Amino acid sequence: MFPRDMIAHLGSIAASLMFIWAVFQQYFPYQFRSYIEKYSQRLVSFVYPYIQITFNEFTGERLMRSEAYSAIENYLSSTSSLQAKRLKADIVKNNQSLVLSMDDHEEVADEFRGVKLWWASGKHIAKTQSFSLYPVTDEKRFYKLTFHKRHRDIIVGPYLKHVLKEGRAIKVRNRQRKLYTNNGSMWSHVVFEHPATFQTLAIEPDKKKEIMEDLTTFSKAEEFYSRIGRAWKRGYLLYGPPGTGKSTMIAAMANLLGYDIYDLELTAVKDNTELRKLLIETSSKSIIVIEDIDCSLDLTGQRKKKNEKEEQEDMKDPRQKLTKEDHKISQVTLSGLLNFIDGLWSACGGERLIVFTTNFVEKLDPALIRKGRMDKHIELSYCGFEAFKVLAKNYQKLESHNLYSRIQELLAEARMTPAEVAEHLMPKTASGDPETCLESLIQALESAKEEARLKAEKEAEDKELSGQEETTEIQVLVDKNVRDENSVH
Ligand SMILES: Nc1ncnc2c1ncn2[C@@H]1O[C@H](COP(=O)(O)OP(=O)(O)OP(=O)(O)O)[C@@H](O)[C@H]1O
Repeated sequence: MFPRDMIAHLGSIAASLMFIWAVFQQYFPYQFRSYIEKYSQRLVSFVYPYIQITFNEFTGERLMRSEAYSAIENYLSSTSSLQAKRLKADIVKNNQSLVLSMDDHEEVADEFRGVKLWWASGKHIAKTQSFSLYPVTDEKRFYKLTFHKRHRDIIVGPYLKHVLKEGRAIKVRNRQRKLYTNNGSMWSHVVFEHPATFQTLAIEPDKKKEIMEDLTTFSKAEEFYSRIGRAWKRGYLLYGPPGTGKSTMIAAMANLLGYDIYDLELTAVKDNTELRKLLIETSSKSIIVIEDIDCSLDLTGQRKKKNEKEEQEDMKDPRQKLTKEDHKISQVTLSGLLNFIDGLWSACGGERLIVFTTNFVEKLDPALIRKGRMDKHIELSYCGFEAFKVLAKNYQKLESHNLYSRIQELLAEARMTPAEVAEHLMPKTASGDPETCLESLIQALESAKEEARLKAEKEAEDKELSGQEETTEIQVLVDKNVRDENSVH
């Protein structure tokens, strides 16, 4: 048959079918029609061995965007970019990366534990009822999953769980992360774009490895925490002198795990109720940070006494009362803070890290930092040789130098924070000669060493002097006692 005849033939078949369908719709009663449709579907499903699941973009009465749909969209992004012919592109992470997803009416195949299945994207278009010169169309997108019915258990169970988990993880990796700060009981945020990583962090390699392993183990331990019946959270206490990298480490932690940061300013929190409200509003996959915890809260309970005393003073002088009311004082207590760490709501819906930093660990109440609350205590200290090598590599791209041995000797004797060392390694000119920087560091280390020597000498002198004074005082007392005894006899 000629192609032209064939097309004509097909056309007449289609026309006859449409005619039959029109007659069927018009003359058959509604109940009879639905009866036929029902049984024809059963017949098709009996003959057709595949199962289809549809995931609509919007669900519920309020038509919220379905979490499953967006997880599937993310999950399919890599498969789609390899298989689909028509793709949609979206920009994420502050215009820095591109995410591809398949366009409407595309199909891609996937495989799970040897089972093959297919994902198709589609959309329903419905015209809105309201009259308008520019009719608005309502597009409802969906994904349709097709698989053989003998694989029902594996697909409905483990496969879909895997898709949702992977999809959510991709979403977390692609999202723009945020740095939240509280102004009173309200969080406000900016985009978090700190470049610190564990690679650029100058600490001893073993310590670095241990912390990174601890963090990644925690982030993957959802099942473990639920099995042992503990909230999925972990407390870190970072302590050490100023400029040793406590804040930098928090940024590196957030970058490693892809978490948001909630920088909690305790002094701006009015009371325990406000603290609880702030915490409930934090999201999963976040680090809640309280910097300089010793300065944020009077952990010895003296605050209450101080406030009472202040109130009495206010009564005496009403002018002072005005200024005190203007400047609100936080009433967050140690027990409030412990509730914050242990409370049921501290781990609502997902993982959280709680990080405290302090320059004076000895000032903290042991109850606050006991294991189980602050699970890991990390000391960040003065710059050692290994930490220096990381800084030299970061700042000057140096792997080694003949001045290194001198620097190693000096670092063992002089105390200098990584922040100070970094300052010397910072290129001062565009050409940035590394040798000049290293020499400047050596000079600074020599001065620091000399200062430390003089200080130690002075301390020893003072000690000796106070020792001598003590001996003289004791001698005077002994002489006096002897005199007294003699006078009695
Ligand atoms: N261990 C480190 N590794 C890399 N850079 C560091 C390190 N320590 C300090 N720095 C550098 O010094 C600067 C100050 O460090 P950072 O603010 O992290 O110190 P800190 O211990 O939090 O200080 P503070 O107690 O005063 O808040 C940072 O900008 C960082 O570049």
